[in-house]
Amino acid sequence: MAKLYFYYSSMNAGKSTTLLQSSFNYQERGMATMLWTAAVDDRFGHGRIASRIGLEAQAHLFEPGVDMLAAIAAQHEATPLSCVLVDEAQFLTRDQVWQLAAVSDSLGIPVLCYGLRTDFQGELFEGSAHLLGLADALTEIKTVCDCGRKATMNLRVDASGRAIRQGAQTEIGGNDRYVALCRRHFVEQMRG
Ligand SMILES: Nc1ncnc2c1ncn2[C@@H]1O[C@H](COP(=O)(O)OP(=O)(O)O)[C@@H](O)[C@H]1O
Ligand SMILES: Cc1cn([C@H]2C[C@H](O)[C@@H](COP(=O)(O)O)O2)c(=O)[nH]c1=O
Ligand SMILES: [Zn+2]
Repeated sequence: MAKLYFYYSSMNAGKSTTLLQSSFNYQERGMATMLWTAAVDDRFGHGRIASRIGLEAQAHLFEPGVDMLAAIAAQHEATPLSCVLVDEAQFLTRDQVWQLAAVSDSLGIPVLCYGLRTDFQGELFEGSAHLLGLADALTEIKTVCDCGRKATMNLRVDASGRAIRQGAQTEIGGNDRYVALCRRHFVEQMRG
């Protein structure tokens, strides 16, 4: 039975790297994959997934309103797919997470989603909340805080490295805007 997987972590833990490696493993065996990333996250060019260790790939773009089940079904008709891989899965809508569940249940294609669990205020993203609820398998990808503990939180910072406590949930950026921290150090920074 094909499953829906959610690999979650804080930023810079290696989600994109793991996704690209998994896709490569399928393709090496002559099996087709379909990659997706969020249209809103254009740090590496529209529709590109990039990792810190230099791997890169082109991906289809999702945004609210995109029917991912229909798009994947159409692609599967043309070229049978062995796996669907979704980066920046925190930006999926609730409907899209249900569509991806249907891709695994009705089309029989495994779906591997990679994303943040929580935002800069420690709140779940819409996509992550529904993946945590629906996925068949949940796997944490781990990275470390400066103190050596597991970094589970994402602190948003300004140009001087000071914590930003209020703002919109979506704010695209990398090391210039976010630092992955353990919960203890995240709370310290948020209290000021
Ligand atoms: N060419 C590059 N040089 C430096 N950093 C990069 C480059 N490409 C991507 N990155 C960084 O690597 C991150 C993605 O890599 P990855 O290690 O898989 O972590 P994540 O868990 O954030 O996906 C990007 O968010 C970006 O910060
Ligand atoms: C914590 C947080 C992150 N984001 C954005 C910032 C990045 O563009 C992505 C995550 O990238 P990753 O390195 O591939 O994990 O999400 C955001 O919009 N709001 C937040 O609170
Ligand atoms: Zn710490």
